[in-house]
Amino acid sequence: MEKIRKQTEDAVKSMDEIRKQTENTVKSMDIIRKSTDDTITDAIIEGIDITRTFKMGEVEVRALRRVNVRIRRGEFIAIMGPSGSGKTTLLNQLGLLDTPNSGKVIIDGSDTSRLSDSEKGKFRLHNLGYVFQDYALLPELNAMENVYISLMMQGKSKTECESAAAEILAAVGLGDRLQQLPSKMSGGQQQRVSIARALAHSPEVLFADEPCANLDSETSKEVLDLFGKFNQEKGQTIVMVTHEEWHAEYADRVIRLKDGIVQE
Ligand SMILES: Nc1ncnc2c1ncn2[C@@H]1O[C@H](COP(=O)(O)OP(=O)(O)OP(=O)(O)O)[C@@H](O)[C@H]1O
Repeated sequence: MEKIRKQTEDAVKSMDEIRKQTENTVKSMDIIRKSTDDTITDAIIEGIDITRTFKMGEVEVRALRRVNVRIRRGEFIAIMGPSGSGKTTLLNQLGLLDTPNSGKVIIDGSDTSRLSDSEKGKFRLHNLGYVFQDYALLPELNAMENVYISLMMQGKSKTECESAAAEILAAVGLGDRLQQLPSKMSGGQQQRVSIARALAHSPEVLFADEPCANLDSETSKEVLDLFGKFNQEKGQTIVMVTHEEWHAEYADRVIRLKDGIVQE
């Protein structure tokens, strides 16, 4: 009888042990699942093994060499590096303005390498925004019309275009300059119109290639303050190429390139 009681006690102990181990395994699996969920939902852009080579006659320029980058939703990223290191080439791949020789770009879970050229065009129009160093405004259109026209191309109604354009121009501090032509504006004001145009449709990601290259440091600060405001207040994801170290202070993280390879 005593022996049976002991065996039963041992069996219960082993079952307790098994139950404990099972609980621990379930906990570990929960942790793994959670971190997998985080990595999947967190990344807005992933560049996987991106290689971009340009041919100049007989010469091959390897602008990007198997670059891997991952940008989280709401991050403000600065892409930095010496001249010719591949900054613009990387921005153009991530922003779907160019196609890599190999590798792919995933945006918000969509593998963009599967899109046709026209699908890519639509994706850019609806989901992405761009700011360039030369502003790229239409000179014959005023501030309001420059923003309005890009919203119109997205198929929005006249009323929607008008109210969204006025609202975003006010948000960049140009509410009193809606009718002004680019030629009558300072460089900083023109760049603010181009930022308004890029952000009017609330893009998933704003790409900016040397947005302050033609601006003095005070005006550059105003433009960067604006980026900081949209990033912090609206959670706008921003990917910006710059060669100025002080610009990178606005960013959460720097992707540093050298000879087409990510350094850090
Ligand atoms: N369309 C092109 N045709 C040929 N070569 C190109 C082309 N675009 C870029 N390259 C070359 O690829 C390399 C990377 O260029 P990229 O413009 O990306 O560098 P960057 O870091 O942005 O330079 P910078 O700071 O001077 O603007 C350079 O050697 C450049 O000459």
